[in-house]
Amino acid sequence: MDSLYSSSSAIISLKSPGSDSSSVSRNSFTCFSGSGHKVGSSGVVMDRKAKIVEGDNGYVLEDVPHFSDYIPNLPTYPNPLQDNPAYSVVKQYFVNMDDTVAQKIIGHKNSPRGIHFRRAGPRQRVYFEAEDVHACIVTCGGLCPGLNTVIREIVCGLHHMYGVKKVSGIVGGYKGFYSRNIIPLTPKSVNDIHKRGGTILGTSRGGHDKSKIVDSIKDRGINQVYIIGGDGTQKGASVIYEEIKRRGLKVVVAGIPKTIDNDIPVIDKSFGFDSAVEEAQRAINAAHVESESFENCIGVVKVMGRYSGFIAMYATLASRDVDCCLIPESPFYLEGPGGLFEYIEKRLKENGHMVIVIAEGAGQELLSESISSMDKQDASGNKLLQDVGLWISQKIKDHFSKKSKMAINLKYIDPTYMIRAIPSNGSDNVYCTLLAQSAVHGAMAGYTGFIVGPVNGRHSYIPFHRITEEQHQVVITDRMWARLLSSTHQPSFLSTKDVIEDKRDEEVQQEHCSDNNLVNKEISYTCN
Ligand SMILES: Nc1ncnc2c1ncn2[C@@H]1O[C@H](COP(=O)(O)OP(=O)(O)OP(=O)(O)O)[C@@H](O)[C@H]1O
Ligand SMILES: O=P(O)(O)OC[C@H]1O[C@](O)(CO)[C@@H](O)[C@@H]1O
Ligand SMILES: [Mg+2]
Repeated sequence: MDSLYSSSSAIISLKSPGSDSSSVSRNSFTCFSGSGHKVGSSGVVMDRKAKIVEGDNGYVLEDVPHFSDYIPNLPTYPNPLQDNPAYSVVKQYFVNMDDTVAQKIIGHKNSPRGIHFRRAGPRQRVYFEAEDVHACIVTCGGLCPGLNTVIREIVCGLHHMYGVKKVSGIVGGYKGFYSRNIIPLTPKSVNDIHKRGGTILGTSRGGHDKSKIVDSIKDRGINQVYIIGGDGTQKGASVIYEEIKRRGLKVVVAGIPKTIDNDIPVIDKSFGFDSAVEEAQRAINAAHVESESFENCIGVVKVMGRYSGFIAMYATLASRDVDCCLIPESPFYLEGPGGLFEYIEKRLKENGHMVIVIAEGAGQELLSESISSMDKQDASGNKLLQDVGLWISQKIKDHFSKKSKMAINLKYIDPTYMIRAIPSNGSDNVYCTLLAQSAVHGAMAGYTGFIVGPVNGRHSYIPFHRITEEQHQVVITDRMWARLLSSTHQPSFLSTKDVIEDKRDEEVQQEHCSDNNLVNKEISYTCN
């Protein structure tokens, strides 16, 4: 606990309200004071999405909403943690109101201080009395190791730290708000759920009906909503927050980002990711053992990663048995010089076996060339992908049986749901606890419309729009991908493909030129 909330170089204090910070208007419609809670003074500017505080030397705080932004004169209460014997030993347990966390911690002498987020943690004063709180928890989207741990720690955190007794579970995702009965959650009922995979509440895709959900929240007297889910879920949470604010309700909406794909931006890493990478090792090991045992054998492992190949990349880096890792961010091609088939042939000749790890979203453009595109979506509107693992396995088999004289063996392993359905490992459990507790502290302090997550190791409150507007992806020009390329020795595909494409473009242009010269010599092209 100490390290979570203790000060560090990445945490910087805001200038006090009404200080000389410059006030910049970006589509602004409401101004708040430097503390972010009082309407009317300069220093903080809120546009339709962002609540921005600007300070000296390029300091920017991307703040999160607070009840007092839209409900005036709310009473506050001393934080009951001040009397909690477990926490009384902690020096400076309460977070300074103005502590913020820097998004970028590498700077230069003259570089601006840049974007900051509000530091998560317990505040001296809270906006709820324990007996008035009715909290609820919902899980949406796909499964992820650690969901149950987050549920457990929200229930226990509310109960043990703030004395909150009334916590309900929403069953089956967003649609559960209006189509199912809620279930009571107590420290006793959630006591050992962290040892189980999945979510005890159930989950779903689709079914986000803003009005019905907010009606249900209001009718049930719920005033803290904890929403655990991925990018789609947090978009839905943001819509719920806006509707709650429009209706002027004193209801917190707090998001806990969940994605096994690790595709949420801004935060360091999403929970369950480490567990998933660890579990993926088991499949890769199996592929390695199989491939080593047969002549010219290729082990192919497909892992999750719709748009981001983090699981594939980290599992590959961790394993050291992988010869080729294919991810959505790095286009590849099969035939010709520098292509995958050429590399496989070379590797088999050198080593007699090889392991390929492929993320489910890799090579989708190649698949749609050879299989007519289904263009189907799931209930949330996510594109349903074709099975790249089966496709690539078939392509490799076809190539070696028809075009190459080399006889090969191929073992295809698809551990997709096995990786996702496990309980979280030890380090993810601790991480889930910190996420849950940070969310509880933020809610009790009256912050709303935020997601919680570590930024450079410090837990922070981040506005929804920062994580719903972009996607975290592997940057193939970064060092991590270079490390992978140097560990697998696979081709980078990119450069050769570019060369081929450039060549093709040149040829087309040449053809174009000569055709036109023949047909109509009056039209002049630049043919270099
Ligand atoms: N733009 C949106 N507005 C409102 N609700 C949304 C939006 N996008 C998704 N949702 C809702 O959020 C829930 C979860 O979305 P989705 O199925 O895309 O999973 P996710 O949260 O992105 O998690 P995963 O990482 O498993 O994909 C669904 O109930 C869906 O209806
Ligand atoms: O089969 P489901 O449950 O829709 O989930 C599959 C999707 O979930 C994810 O793991 C994201 O949670 C994606 O990688 C994957 O495409
Ligand atoms: Mg998603």
